[in-house]
Amino acid sequence: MNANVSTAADSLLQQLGNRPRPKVGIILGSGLGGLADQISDALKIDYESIPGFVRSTAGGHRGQLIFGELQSVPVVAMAGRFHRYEGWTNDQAAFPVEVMHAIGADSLIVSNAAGGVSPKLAVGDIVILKDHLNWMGGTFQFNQARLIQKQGKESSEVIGGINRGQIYDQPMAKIAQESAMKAGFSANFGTYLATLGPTYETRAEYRMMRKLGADVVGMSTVPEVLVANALGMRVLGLSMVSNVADPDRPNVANHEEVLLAGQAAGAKMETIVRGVLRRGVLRNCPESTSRTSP
Ligand SMILES: O=P(O)(O)O[C@H]1O[C@H](CO)[C@@H](O)[C@H]1O
Ligand SMILES: Nc1nc2[nH]cnc2c(=O)[nH]1
Repeated sequence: MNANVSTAADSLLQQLGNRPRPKVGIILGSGLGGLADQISDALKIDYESIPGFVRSTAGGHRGQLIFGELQSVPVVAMAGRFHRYEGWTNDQAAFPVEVMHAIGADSLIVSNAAGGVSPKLAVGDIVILKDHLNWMGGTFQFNQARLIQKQGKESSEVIGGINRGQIYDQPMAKIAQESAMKAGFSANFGTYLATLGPTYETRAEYRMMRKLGADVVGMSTVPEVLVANALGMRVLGLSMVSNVADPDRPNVANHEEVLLAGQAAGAKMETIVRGVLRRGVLRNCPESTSRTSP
């Protein structure tokens, strides 16, 4: 384990005391921080007090790590994430995932607000990620340094090991979809295209993304899920459509609109997360051990 990760993990475990260690990490996207308030027996730790954590500077991102229980499951939630467009590297954006894993989390639920590229999508829809297109680029120190140390392999072997191709856990995705259906709304599978940001897309770019098979487009999530995958964590990705990215209907997205849409769709996101925690993540139900993508 990297020295920084163990330093941060030790610091958090000390503050946790005899509380149960978290089994599930949750990353809350723009406008989706409301779920953090549902965590019971909450212990809130500001990012600036955690060694190695950078700062959340994007609007609507609190900057707190919240420990507690949700659906009787010990969780740790990031209320506020780190984006590449804030100037952070892939490793800095994903550092909290390494720390969550180091203190016990074996599953990760990542949420984000995203533009709806597929014409079937409307504001407020939830898309359960089955795959992603990584347009962020950039390398991972995690790749070269840590995995090699950890596995003692040559870098050429390790680099391929980061993205095993099946990043998004199918059983968790199915339970997420069933939880939505039970609650009376639909949540379909889709592909997330990650851009560096912070600009939203032009009409031509939305059109191109649609042609390339993206269903939603955002500016986060991929660094976190790549590192979670490399650590063997099971990953559930949930996008909330905050704006319709319709190439033929010119309306320029803005962050305020994204935050408002997130708050409005927060109940749907909470329903899905609760359903997954209740049924799929920890009960080690047989179908939830296989790691195949939807
Ligand atoms: O991905 P999250 O953190 O939900 O935020 C999304 O919404 C913001 C744009 O309004 C960008 O930060 C984009 O990534
Ligand atoms: N790149 C990108 N990120 C978003 N996050 C929320 N909406 C959007 C969008 O339209 N484009």
